[in-house]
Parts: sequence; structure tokens; C-alpha cells
Amino acid sequence: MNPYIEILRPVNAVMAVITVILMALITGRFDSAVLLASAVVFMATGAGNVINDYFDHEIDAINRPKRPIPSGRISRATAGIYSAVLFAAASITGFYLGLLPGLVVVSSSLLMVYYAWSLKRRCLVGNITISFLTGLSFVFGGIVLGEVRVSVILGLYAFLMTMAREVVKDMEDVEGDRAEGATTLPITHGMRVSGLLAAAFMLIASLTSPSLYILGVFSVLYIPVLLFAVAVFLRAAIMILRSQDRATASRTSKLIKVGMAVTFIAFAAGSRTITALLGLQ
Ligand SMILES: CC(C)=CCC/C(C)=C/CC/C(C)=C/CC/C(C)=C/COC[C@H](O)COP(=O)(O)O
Ligand SMILES: CC(C)=CCC/C(C)=C/CC/C(C)=C/CC/C(C)=C/COP(=O)(O)OP(=O)(O)O
Ligand SMILES: [Mg+2]
Repeated sequence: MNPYIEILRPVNAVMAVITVILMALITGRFDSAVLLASAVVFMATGAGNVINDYFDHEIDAINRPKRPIPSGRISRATAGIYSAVLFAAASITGFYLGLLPGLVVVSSSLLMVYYAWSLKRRCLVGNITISFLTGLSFVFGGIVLGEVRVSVILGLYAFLMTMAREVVKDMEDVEGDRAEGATTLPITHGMRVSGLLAAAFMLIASLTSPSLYILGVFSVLYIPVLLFAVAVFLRAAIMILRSQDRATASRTSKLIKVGMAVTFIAFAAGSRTITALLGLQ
């Protein structure tokens, strides 16, 4: 893959864009604002991934040597400029959408840089920051498309599940993080406590997720697909409770991401637009 695409982590950036598309399905709004907001989230998420690799080049040389910067396919200086251009483009487009969207983009961008430079090495602070930013992608879509209440509820679920995945990712990266002097949860409190906390976040989000139907956020079509997602999350929780070694953490991290993708389908299925299309509203 082209290193300038690879360093964006396009799967993450597209998943973040999907949060905006889901808000469009929920609000029934399909206009230029959706496209612009999607472009903003793609560029901001991509920029965040680039600046993250910019600051992580030493630790990635241990944990992820094939990534574009440690492998020498992109220089750090070029990555820094690349990230700045993407953050600037996202911010300008954000302000074109409005003052509040612009302010959200600029503050998110600054927070992503601060995270990559410092916050990520602090126990739980980095996990909370990334999870907040991930949830904020729903809220950004809600602000632009005029449905903030629902977007905050969905953002909370994104926060909870991303917290679980971030703790599991720290378990996977514990050797490189320790060598770099980071004080992540697995380093300060051990792998067993980290596995318990990650499983707790997965269980809380999964077991309360039917409330999105009860609260009327989604139609009954949400439920059957959600059951698949919850089964995936429960499998991931059991895996990380049974074993906390690096290989299990890596498999669990990937499984949680699959569960997130299935949850996106559940959100879409239960949305007003799809429910109306299927003549059930
Ligand atoms: C039960 C229930 C309703 C759960 C909700 C789960 C859900 C819908 C989560 C959505 C999370 C989301 C918006 C993800 C977008 C992709 C993204 C930007 C994730 C942040 O990832 C940061 C991570 O550290 C990157 O690592 P990697 O994926 O290994 O490159
Ligand atoms: C609200 C707006 C405008 C944008 C939101 C942008 C989003 C969705 C951000 C989500 C969080 C995110 C993708 C941050 C990028 C930085 C990143 C990849 C963090 C994870 O880094 P590490 O903790 O080093 O993990 P890795 O081992 O994967 O590098
Ligand atoms: Mg990193």
C-alpha cells in the first residue's frame, strides 16, 4: 500500500467517517454538509494517526517496525508536514461548516497532537483521550447535522468500547511501552487488572446497549444485528479474562474492532432512514 495512504490508517479513518454517515441515516439529512463533515473527520483522523506515528517512531521501531516511518518509507520531517497540512485542511473545512464545528476540529486536532506528544504515556489519561476523541466523531456529526442528543449517547458507547480496546492495545504493546518509559495501565497495575478493566468496559457497553432501542434511538431492526455485535464483544471479554498474554491481547483487539463494525451495521439497520426504506416506520 502507498505509505502516504498506509500512515493515515485508512480503516480507522473510514470507520470514523462512518460515524458521520450514521448520523446522516439517523437524521435523514443527505446534503453537502454530510460530505464536508465526512471529509473533515477523515482528514482529522488521518492527521492524528500521522502525528501519532511521528512521535512514536522510536517505540514503533520495537513494536511496529514495518510502519512507514520506522521502515524508512516516509521521513519523520515529511510526516510532520503531512500531518500539519491535513489538520489545517480539516480545520478550514470545519470552519466552513460553522464556528462550532470549526472549534471542535481545532480543539480535537490540538488534543491529538498533545496526546501523541505526551498524554499517551500517562496511565489511563491517554486511553481516556483517544476514547473521548473517538466518541467525539459522532458528536461532530451530530453538531453538523442537528442531532446532538443522540450523537452524545452514541458517542458515550464509542467511548466505552474504545476504552476497552485501548487498554487491550496497551497490553499488546507493554514491552515496547516499558522500554520507552511509558506508564500505561499494564505497566503500573499489571496485565490481570488491565484485562479485568477492559472486560468491564466491554460488558457495561454490551449489556446496556439494548437501551438504544428502549430510548427510541433505533427501531426494532437494531436488535437482531446488535445481538451479533454483543456476542463478539462477549467473546472478546471472555478471551482477555482467560489469558492476558500479548498474542491474546492482539486477537482481542482485532475482535473488538470487528464488533465495532458489526455495531455500525446495527446502528444503520435501526436508523430512521433504513427503517423507513424497509417500510417499518
Ligand atoms: C455495544 C456498543 C453499542 C458499542 C459501541 C461500539 C462502537 C460503535 C464504537 C465505535 C468506535 C469508533 C467510532 C471507531 C472509529 C475508528 C477509530 C478512529 C478508532 C480509534 O482507534 C484508535 C486506536 O488506538 C487505533 O489503533 P489501531 O486500530 O490498532 O490502528
Ligand atoms: C471530532 C473530529 C473532528 C475528529 C475526531 C478524530 C477521531 C475519530 C479520532 C479518534 C482517535 C484517533 C484515531 C487518534 C489518532 C491517534 C492514534 C492512532 C492513537 C493510537 O495511538 P497508539 O496508542 O500509539 O496506538 P498504536 O499502537 O496503534 O500506534
Ligand atoms: Mg502509536
